[in-house]
Amino acid sequence: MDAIVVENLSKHFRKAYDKTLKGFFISMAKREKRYKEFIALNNVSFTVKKGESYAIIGKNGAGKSTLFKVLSGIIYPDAGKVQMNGKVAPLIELGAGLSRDLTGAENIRLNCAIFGLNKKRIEEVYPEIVAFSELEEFIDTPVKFYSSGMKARLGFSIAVHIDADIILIDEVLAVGDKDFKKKCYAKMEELRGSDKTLVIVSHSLKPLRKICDRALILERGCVVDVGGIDEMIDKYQDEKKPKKNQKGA
Ligand SMILES: Nc1ncnc2c1ncn2[C@@H]1O[C@H](COP(=O)(O)OP(=O)(O)OP(=O)(O)O)[C@@H](O)[C@H]1O
Repeated sequence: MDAIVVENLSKHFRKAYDKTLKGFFISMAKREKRYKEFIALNNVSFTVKKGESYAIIGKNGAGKSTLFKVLSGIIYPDAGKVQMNGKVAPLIELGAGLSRDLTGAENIRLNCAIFGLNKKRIEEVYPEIVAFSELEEFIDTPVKFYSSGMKARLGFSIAVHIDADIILIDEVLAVGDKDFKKKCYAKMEELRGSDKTLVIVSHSLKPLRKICDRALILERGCVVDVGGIDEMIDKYQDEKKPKKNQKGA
């Protein structure tokens, strides 16, 4: 069964040439367009099977975060179809989904409730979330006083404990400390063997080899290839290597 089905997805943005007031009046006077159309996702199609761990890899600006935002319903595509078969826990921006003025404890309970967990289930997972995040000391502190690493800890712990069917993780571990990252990677490896579906965006390719089954390479908004994780990482790394000058070689 497919957990995620994406068909012919496209998304464009408008990029302003000149955002200054002066630029605005000049382009008005010249009757010029003040923006150019930019295609962030171009006819993207792929499927992720239930229980699969799937990586999206690509250079900066390839469209990975835009794709995740569409998958989690934060932004709408211009064209195409997205089918998410199950409850989705998106961990796509540091601090997103956390209320700054609420404490860590309040945020855990609020997120669990929003996600549809009942009171009994919340009380069951609450200590697991706190223990995994290792934030016991700061759990009654408002999140606005958390460091980025602490927000990543809380966000990750909530996402993997709230009984989601599909977990989307976008590079949020980049800010975590080494030990916590290791622990998160181990947790994701554990999820690989479960019926949860994991989709992860990361520039740290080494851990992906252990965590993921398959990968999709995205380049300038287009799907370049989809295949087994090792094959795709090798291919991506090969393409990133500077090509030797053929002349005189
Ligand atoms: N709201 C927006 N308005 C205009 N352009 C945008 C917007 N969001 C993203 N873009 C552009 O779309 C392109 C893809 O961005 P995206 O953040 O999806 O890339 P990415 O692959 O996640 O990059 P990175 O690895 O650096 O995080 C970029 O050129 C970006 O500037």
